[in-house]
Amino acid sequence: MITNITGTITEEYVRRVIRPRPRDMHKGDCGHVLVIAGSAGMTGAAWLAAGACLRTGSGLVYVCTPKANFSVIQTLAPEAICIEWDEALRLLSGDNTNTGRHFSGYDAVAFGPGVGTGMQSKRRLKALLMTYGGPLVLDADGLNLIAGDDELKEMVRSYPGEIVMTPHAGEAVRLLQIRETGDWKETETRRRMASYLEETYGVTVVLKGAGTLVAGRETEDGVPRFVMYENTTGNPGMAAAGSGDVLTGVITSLAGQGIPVTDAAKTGVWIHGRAGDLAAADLGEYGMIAGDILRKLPAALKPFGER
Ligand SMILES: NC(=O)C1=CN([C@@H]2O[C@H](COP(=O)(O)OP(=O)(O)OC[C@H]3O[C@@H](n4cnc5c(N)ncnc54)[C@H](OP(=O)(O)O)[C@@H]3O)[C@@H](O)[C@H]2O)[C@@H](O)CC1
Ligand SMILES: Nc1ncnc2c1ncn2[C@@H]1O[C@H](COP(=O)(O)OP(=O)(O)O)[C@@H](O)[C@H]1O
Ligand SMILES: [Mg+2]
Repeated sequence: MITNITGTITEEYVRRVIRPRPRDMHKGDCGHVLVIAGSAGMTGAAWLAAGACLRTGSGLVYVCTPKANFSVIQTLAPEAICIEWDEALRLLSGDNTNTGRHFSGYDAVAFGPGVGTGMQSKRRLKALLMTYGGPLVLDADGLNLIAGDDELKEMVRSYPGEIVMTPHAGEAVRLLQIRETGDWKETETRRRMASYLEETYGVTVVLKGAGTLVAGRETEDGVPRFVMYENTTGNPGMAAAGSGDVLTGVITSLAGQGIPVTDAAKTGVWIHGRAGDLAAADLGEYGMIAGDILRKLPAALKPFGER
């Protein structure tokens, strides 16, 4: 197992990935994404993830969440389209007969924030992995479901498309099925966990926390090689409920805009941390909340869109 750091994620790198938009761009060019998130009492997770997709530049954002959450999400983010699971699945399988519009499929899908770990969520995750083959971001309860189900583990390993997993240390411990002892904040331990997760699941791994790590594969001279980068943005004010749900939306949006998932993950964590730093500069590390990180995404992204 390799635990060497390939490098840090820098502003110069982000500038190479996020380019000023072509003048003739239209919303079909910048990604149609689906966010499967939220449950009764967890509307916020769906709003934060979907709102982050909108604020990162997605052309069209669908939120699949229970109907009881629709009015809150439509009030906080009326730009998003709320749908229930049956419709999301129909669109995933390419059936657009009931949409009343041309729909060519999702460019990226997120699954997990606040969905719960019951049988219904498990069935939906299995259906998603079987039906969709595009870029997929798995977070929170999506990861908890995988940790507890061997069939899901195998489905992730054999998924035909690209996957990003975004565990915090607690979720990483569950995914690796290690005993919950040890100092999960220790640098070498975190590097080992990120590397082992990448190797075990064959996905891009975002191990969140202070100095978020991104482990994945990059192709050099036609040969894929293991890489691991450490993020340089972010602050302890981000240790607040829902901060990770915002990150899920940012990475999903970037992947939906055609950025390969390891680059979407690296760029996403940098932008998310930068938005957190801007929120802390305005409000301080104690008072800032996840919604403030979401609201600072435009300012974090603005310099990269300027011609
Ligand atoms: N408003 C909404 O709708 C919101 C909805 N949300 C949704 O709620 C769901 C549950 O998500 P969650 O992350 O709160 O619960 P969970 O995975 O049990 O994590 C806690 C456990 O993990 C551990 N642990 C955590 N971080 C760690 C670290 N860095 N380093 C080390 N350990 C760490 C921690 O251990 P402890 O420190 O307590 O011993 C504890 O055992 C999820 O679907 C999410 O999307 C939330 O986003 C909130 C806002
Ligand atoms: N001390 C810290 N320094 C930098 N970033 C942090 C710190 N604590 C938390 N974060 C960031 O905040 C986010 C928390 O995500 P997560 O634990 O999934 O929260 P939630 O599930 O409540 O949304 C991650 O992106 C993590 O990197
Ligand atoms: Mg989380």
